[in-house]
Amino acid sequence: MMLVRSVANELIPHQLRSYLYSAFRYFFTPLSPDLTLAIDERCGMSKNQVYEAAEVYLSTRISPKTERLKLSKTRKQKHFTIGLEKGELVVDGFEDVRLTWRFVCTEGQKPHGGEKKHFELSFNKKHKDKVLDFYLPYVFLKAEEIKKQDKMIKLYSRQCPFSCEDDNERRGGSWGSIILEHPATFDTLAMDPALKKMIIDDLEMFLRRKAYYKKVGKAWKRGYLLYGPPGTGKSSLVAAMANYLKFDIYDLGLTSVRSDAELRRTLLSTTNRSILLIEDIDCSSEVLERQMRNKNKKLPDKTGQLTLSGILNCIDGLWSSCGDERIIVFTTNYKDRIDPALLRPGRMDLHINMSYCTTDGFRLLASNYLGISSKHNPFFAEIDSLLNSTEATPAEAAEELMKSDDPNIALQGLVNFLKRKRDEADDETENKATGCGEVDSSVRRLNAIVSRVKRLKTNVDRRKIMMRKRK
Ligand SMILES: Nc1ncnc2c1ncn2[C@@H]1O[C@H](COP(=O)(O)OP(=O)(O)OP(=O)(O)O)[C@@H](O)[C@H]1O
Ligand SMILES: [Mg+2]
Repeated sequence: MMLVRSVANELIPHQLRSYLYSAFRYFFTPLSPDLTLAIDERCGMSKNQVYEAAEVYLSTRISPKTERLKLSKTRKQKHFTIGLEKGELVVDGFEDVRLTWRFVCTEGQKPHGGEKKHFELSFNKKHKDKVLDFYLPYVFLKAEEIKKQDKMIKLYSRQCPFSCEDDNERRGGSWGSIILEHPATFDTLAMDPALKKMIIDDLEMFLRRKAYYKKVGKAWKRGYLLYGPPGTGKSSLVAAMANYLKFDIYDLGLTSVRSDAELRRTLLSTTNRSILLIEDIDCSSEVLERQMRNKNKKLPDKTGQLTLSGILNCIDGLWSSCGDERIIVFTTNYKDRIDPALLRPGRMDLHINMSYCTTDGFRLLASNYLGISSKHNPFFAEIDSLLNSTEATPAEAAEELMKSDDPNIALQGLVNFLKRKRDEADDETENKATGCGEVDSSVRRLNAIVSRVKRLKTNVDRRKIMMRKRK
C-alpha cells in the first residue's frame, strides 16, 4: 500500500491527486440517513411563522435531559415562559417518527451584526413527507392552542424612527409594544344592544370563514369604520374587539409614516390575528394632503407620496398576499370630512355609528358603575326623559356616575348635568335664531380642538411610558 501511494505521489500531480481523493471520499462515505431542516427566525423582513410556532411549542416539550433553560415572566402573565438556551436539544416523537430539535445562535454578519437564531429539526429522511404534511401543521396547531391559553393582548405603537436602537427592529418597522390593559369588553360598552349583537355576530362569522374567503379568492380581512362624536366609545369598542378576539392592536399613526416604502415595511412587520387601528382618519387625511402639497411644491416627481387611497391599496395588496385574520379599523369624529376613497362601497365592510348615550346605554352604565338597576329607582324615569331630549355622550354620563359611591348622589349629579346641557342647547337654539350662532359655533370648534389636543397628549404620554418601559 505504501509503495502504491509513493508511486502515485510521484506520477500524479498534486491538484489532480487531491481531487481524486475527495471524489473517492464522496462516493464511498455512507450517506447520512437523517435530514435536517434549518428554521430561521426571520424570512427577509418578516418573522418566520414556523420559527415562532416552534418556539412556543417547544416550551412545552422540555425533556429531562435538557440542562439549561431560559425563564421569564411579566407582571401580567399567568405562567412562566420557558425557552431553550443556546445549543440545547429537545427530542420529540410523532407517531413512529423520532425528531430532534436544536436551538442554534450564531453571530450575525456585519454591518448589522447581532445574534442570528434558528432551530434545526432532524429526523430520518424517509419521514420527510410525514413531517412536512402532518408534524409541522400539528406544531402550528399546538402553538396556537398554547398562545390562546396564555395570551397577553398587546398594543403596538410606532416608535420615533430616530429613537430606535435595535437595528433589526428598525428594519422591521419599529413597533414598540405594551400589554393592553384596557378593561373595555362588550359587556361594559354602553351602546345599542342590537348594534352590539350585530358587531359580535359579524366578528364571529369572520373568524369562522377562513375556507369561505379562500374559496371566493378574497383576503381574509374585515374593515370597520367607527364614527361618532368624541367620548362615544370608538376607542373603547376597538379595545373590546381586541379583548373579545384576543387579537393584538397595531395603532398606526399615519402622520408618522413618511413614505410608501416605510408604510410597506411597517405593515409587513405586523402579525396575523391582529387589528390595525388608524384613529382620527379625518385629521390624518388633512395632514397627508398637506404633506403631499408641500412635497409637490418642492418635488415635481410624485413618487413616494402618501395618499389615503394609496395606503388602502397598499394594505389590500399586502394582505391579499401575506395576511390572514386581519381586521382594520378606522375611527373619525366627522364621517362627512373623510376621503371618499374610504367610503366607497366594498372598502369598509361595516360603518358603525357610535351615538350619544341612549336610555339602554345609561342602564348598562348604571349597573356597571353603581351596581344598580332601574327597579324602583325614582331617578331613572327623569334621566330617561332628559336623555331623550339632550345629547350627552356615554363618557360624560360615566364621568358623572363615578363622582360618588352613593348611587342617589351620583344619579342626582347626572340629572343636574343633563339639565345644564339641555339648557345650554336651548340657549344655543335661541342664539341661532337671534344671530349669535357664529360665536357659539366658534366656541364649539374650540372645544373640539381642546378635546383633540387632550387626546393627542394622552397618546404622547402613553408612548413616553412605553419608551421608559423599554429602557
Ligand atoms: N359607549 C361607551 N360605553 C362605556 N363607556 C364609554 C363609552 N363611551 C365612552 N366611554 C367612557 O369614556 C371614555 C372615553 O371613551 P373613548 O375613548 O372610547 O371615546 P372615543 O369615542 O374614542 O373618543 P375620541 O373620539 O375622543 O377618541 C372611556 O374610557 C369609557 O370610560
Ligand atoms: Mg378614541
